[in-house]
Amino acid sequence: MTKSLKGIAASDGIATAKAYLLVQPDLSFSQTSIQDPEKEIDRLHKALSQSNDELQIIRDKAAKSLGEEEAQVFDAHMMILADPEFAGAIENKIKDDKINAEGALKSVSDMFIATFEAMTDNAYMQERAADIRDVTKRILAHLLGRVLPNPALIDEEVILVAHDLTPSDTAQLDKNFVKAFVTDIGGRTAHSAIMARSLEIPAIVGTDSITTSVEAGEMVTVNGLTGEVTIDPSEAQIAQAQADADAFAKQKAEWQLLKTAASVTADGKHFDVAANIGTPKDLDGVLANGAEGIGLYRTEFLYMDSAELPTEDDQFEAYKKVLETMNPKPVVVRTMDIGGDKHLPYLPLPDEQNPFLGYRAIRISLDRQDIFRTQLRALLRASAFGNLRIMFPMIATIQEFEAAKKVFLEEKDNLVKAGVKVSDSIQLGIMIEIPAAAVLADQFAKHVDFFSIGTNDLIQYTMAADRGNDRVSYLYQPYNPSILRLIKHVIDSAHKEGKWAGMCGEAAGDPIMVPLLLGLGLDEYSMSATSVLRVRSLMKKLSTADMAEMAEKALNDSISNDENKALVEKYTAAK
Ligand SMILES: C=C(OP(=O)(O)O)C(=O)O
Ligand SMILES: [Mg+2]
Repeated sequence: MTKSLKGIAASDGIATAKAYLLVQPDLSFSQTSIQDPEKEIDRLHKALSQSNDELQIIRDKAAKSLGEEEAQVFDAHMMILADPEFAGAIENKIKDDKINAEGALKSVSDMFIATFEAMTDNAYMQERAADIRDVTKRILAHLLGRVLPNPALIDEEVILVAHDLTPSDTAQLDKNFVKAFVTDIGGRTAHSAIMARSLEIPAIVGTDSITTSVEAGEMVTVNGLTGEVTIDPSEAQIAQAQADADAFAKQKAEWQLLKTAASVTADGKHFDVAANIGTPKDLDGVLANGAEGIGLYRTEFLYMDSAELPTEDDQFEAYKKVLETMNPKPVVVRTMDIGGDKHLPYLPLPDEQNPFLGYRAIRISLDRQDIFRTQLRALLRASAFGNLRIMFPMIATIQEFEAAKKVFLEEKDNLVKAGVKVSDSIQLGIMIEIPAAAVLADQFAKHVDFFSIGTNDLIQYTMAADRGNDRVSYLYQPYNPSILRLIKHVIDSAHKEGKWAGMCGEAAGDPIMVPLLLGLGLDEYSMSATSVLRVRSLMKKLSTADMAEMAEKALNDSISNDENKALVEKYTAAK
């Protein structure tokens, strides 16, 4: 029977296909005493061999779609399966303690994980703990006769349905098969939603109950423009979805005509419309959409895509590729922003009550200077190949910026002394995403070369509303006068010191926010590459004088997010 659900529209586009449920099965079990150890050992070997067969398929697929290097993590998993010490220890546990294979597996794997995690001075061995955890899950699923879902094994067109998707799940999606995804939880600015937009996969998040509303294999229609999901749609609904998809494609074709145009308002003012990227692979989308630079390169994905800390040379190659491709257009590279919802399996972080308020981004970089210096050296070496700007994430105090700058200058000095060619005109800026930095922007502006406002975090910290939590998404209010006043203060403070202010949070590509930002005088707008042409088309229709008048009202007369949304709609209605 046809059912409808409404969620948060997270990535544009419309698709209809069968549901693929990416839902983790229940892997709970009881440890029981057994009489016949040989029978349990047989079960164990069968599960080991099934796991190996499955990993072989996943590995081959990963090598094809993601590359040989990414596939190597699965080699590590297969090596654990083949390790006689691991299997032998489980066999002995079964024999000695007379317990079932599940219990023995868990106890041996817990022991290995604890041993590896305790090797705090050996990052390589610490990484193995994550591998053992993964492999154990797979063996356990086979012992229990459960199927672990695996997006890498999808070989037909599907709508992926999940409770939530991590950024690394999203990175692995093959857009030839995954036509859209829908999740129970999440927000528009969570990283999986941001990545969906750069991959151009329609997405709806925060439906609350998609995983319990749809059966595997049922047809689903997803409208990423409106946030509507239809389960088991009628023929007429499928036809309507197709018509909507055609209209959207036509609209995109019109925007495409602006690909080589500059971003100019109706009164002839030019603004930079740039793109956000996560990896050099995203450059295709940047070029296809005619962005005027990269306003945010989220380098943490380089770390997340790798099975271990990327070397200086690996990083140098990635940065050089981006800088050379974009040259002479500017590229703002943000140093590693790990923590919050972005994890590295090989860099175990302490469990924290509030990871978004915890050990992350520049806080890790200043603490783990070995990692930070490697990244800065790679960036400095790459600076000779293009127009590099470096930006530090999650800066809360001027002291943090000065400490980061000092490390940068030391590494620069070392390289220059060693005869390495580095650019002398690298601008150093900061993300403004913590309210403390926004409030103190007038002081910060004396120290930095530029600001880039990270509204994704700035809104969540100002409103105290988790950006990924749909229960509080009503408080996630980009147009709230409190947010607009902070943004205005940041822009004015930059201009007073002759610096520039940009925005790389998702609000920079939001059609309601852009008119307000034009009115506030923001210089640079950086967004998912897929939003660039829409924003360019919008700017063409607006005059900065009108928008300044409107922004004045939004800052001083309106008292709510909704009032400001209505105000922008009124001012831009005829456009
Ligand atoms: C651009 C931002 O950074 P991220 O989304 O990576 O946290 C932001 O916070 O707005
Ligand atoms: Mg941020």
